[in-house]
Amino acid sequence: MPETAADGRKAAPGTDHSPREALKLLAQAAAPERRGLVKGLGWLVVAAALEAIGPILGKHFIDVHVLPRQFDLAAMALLLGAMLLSGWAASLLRYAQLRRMASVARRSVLRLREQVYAHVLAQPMAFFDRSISGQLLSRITNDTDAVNNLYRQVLFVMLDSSIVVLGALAAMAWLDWRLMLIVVALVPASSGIIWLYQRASSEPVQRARALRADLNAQMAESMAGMAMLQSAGASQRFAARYEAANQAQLQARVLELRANAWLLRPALDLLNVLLIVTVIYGFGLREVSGIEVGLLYAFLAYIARVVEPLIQITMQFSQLQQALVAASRVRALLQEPAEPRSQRADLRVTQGAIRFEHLQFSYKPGQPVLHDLDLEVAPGSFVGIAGHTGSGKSTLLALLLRFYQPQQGRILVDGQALEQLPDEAFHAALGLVPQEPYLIAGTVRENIRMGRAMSDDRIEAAARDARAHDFLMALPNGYDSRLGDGGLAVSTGQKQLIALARALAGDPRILLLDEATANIDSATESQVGDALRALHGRVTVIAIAHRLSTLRDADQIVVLNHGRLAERGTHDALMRIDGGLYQRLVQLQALEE
Ligand SMILES: Nc1ncnc2c1ncn2[C@@H]1O[C@H](COP(=O)(O)OP(=O)(O)OP(=O)(O)O)[C@@H](O)[C@H]1O
Repeated sequence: MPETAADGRKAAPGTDHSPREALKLLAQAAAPERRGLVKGLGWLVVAAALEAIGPILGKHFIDVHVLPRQFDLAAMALLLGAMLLSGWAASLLRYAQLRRMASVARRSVLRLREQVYAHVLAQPMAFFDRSISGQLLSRITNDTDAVNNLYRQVLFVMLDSSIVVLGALAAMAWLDWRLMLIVVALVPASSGIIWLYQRASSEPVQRARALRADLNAQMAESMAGMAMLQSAGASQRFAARYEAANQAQLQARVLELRANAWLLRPALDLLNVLLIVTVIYGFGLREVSGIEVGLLYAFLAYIARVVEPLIQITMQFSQLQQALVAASRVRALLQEPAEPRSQRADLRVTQGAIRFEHLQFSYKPGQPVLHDLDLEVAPGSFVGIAGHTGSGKSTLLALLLRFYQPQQGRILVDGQALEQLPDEAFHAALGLVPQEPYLIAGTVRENIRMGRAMSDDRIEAAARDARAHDFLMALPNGYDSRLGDGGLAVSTGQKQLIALARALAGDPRILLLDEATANIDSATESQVGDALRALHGRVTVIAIAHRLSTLRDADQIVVLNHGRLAERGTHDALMRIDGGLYQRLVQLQALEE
């Protein structure tokens, strides 16, 4: 079988930055609110029509009453009143609709962010191997924020402005279509201006954006590696590097704003003047008798209604492009295939028997990490895994945890294919104490419970089993002490005991320990050993340990060497293999100690 990516599935689709992708994302996120949007758009059209009526009424006022000196007060008051009313009504209507659209956008982005986060959580581990966590974070927070911008741009600026322009053009056509055509003919000049502006501003815009991402990445990197950074005395160097990037970003922003101020605004104002001059000139060409000041007034009023929205659209152009790119990135992320869910809801783990059959796995094609591995683990037994660094021990657990799919061979649990177990049954059956225990910001109790439905008694029993109870009771607030970010700091060994309690609280059939005793003292280690012995016969335990004393009681110890099964047997049996790998590992450790 040809080797593919580590998860055995096709690589992620390339990021397609086409605006179509971005618009699809918008449509998708706003789909539940389609009715509200359509209604809003309908009312925006009405508002534009009301707004377009104003200059027509004004024209009537001038041409029928003011110029011929026909001072019919009642009719004039009616006209003025209608002008004011239509203006007010248009403004109120637009305001209400834009507010409606803003809340549609807010809700859509909220939904989108939840969807993206849930989708990321459902990704196979191979996805996280090839993703940079800072970038992922930025997809979920910054890019979805940018999508909010996109809604604003598309809904408010583009749609609203286009509706206003169309309304003004329609009114002009109704008044005099030839003059309207003159105006329309000049509108492409604005495209030229946009083009010029883009050329001048796109480089600084891109640079500012890249530098901002760089600033975020620098920040995340230094937070994660703070201990290293301070111990290496690199704080000042990092601060200087950050300052340099910050300054460069500011300069790029200034350039962008300058292009805006020096090029875009004056050019659009010039266009405005050009339009007015052309229309006045167009009046001269008309074969009409008498002065039509009202018509001229109406046209000038409409030109403002055409040019202003165009200015709005162009001013937002660079932001629009950024938002489009962000949205298409979010969409690409959403298109990453999620971990497939099993359809076999009937499967359960009852015994905890495990069989690895001809297991072959590589993270990268052509670099196998596990070779044709066969192993049988009896239910309720204790299996230790030993081997030098990089021999594939954690990888074996990762496959059992379904983080990755083997390229060849299979894993059976109680005779059932591992990948076919439904998620709930799989998670209920497996407990893991990872190499680097992870605490959530919350109380000890919450850390052990991890959102599962279980009583306080159960939590305490699990903590006792994990030999964590005594030190937890010694904390200022016992089980209610806060841990994690902003809470109490506990040692790595104590974290491991909490992680063990967390795993045991779920009452698993299979317990996986990845260097769970690496950071605890010998006294506690022997207590944890007692805890593991107590599980014997009930829970299948697979433990990776560099500290081989942890494995002394194991029913069998599996020694891996460069991803191959090198030796297998009890501690005593393995110690009897003269010059054997396990024997050497034990001797080396004895020497170290
Ligand atoms: N996520 C990954 N992506 C690519 N290669 C990986 C990944 N994780 C591990 N490897 C590689 O696979 C090999 C086996 O690593 P693994 O972590 O399974 O070894 P280990 O025996 O658990 O080592 P240690 O005792 O140091 O924890 C190593 O060569 C390692 O570089």
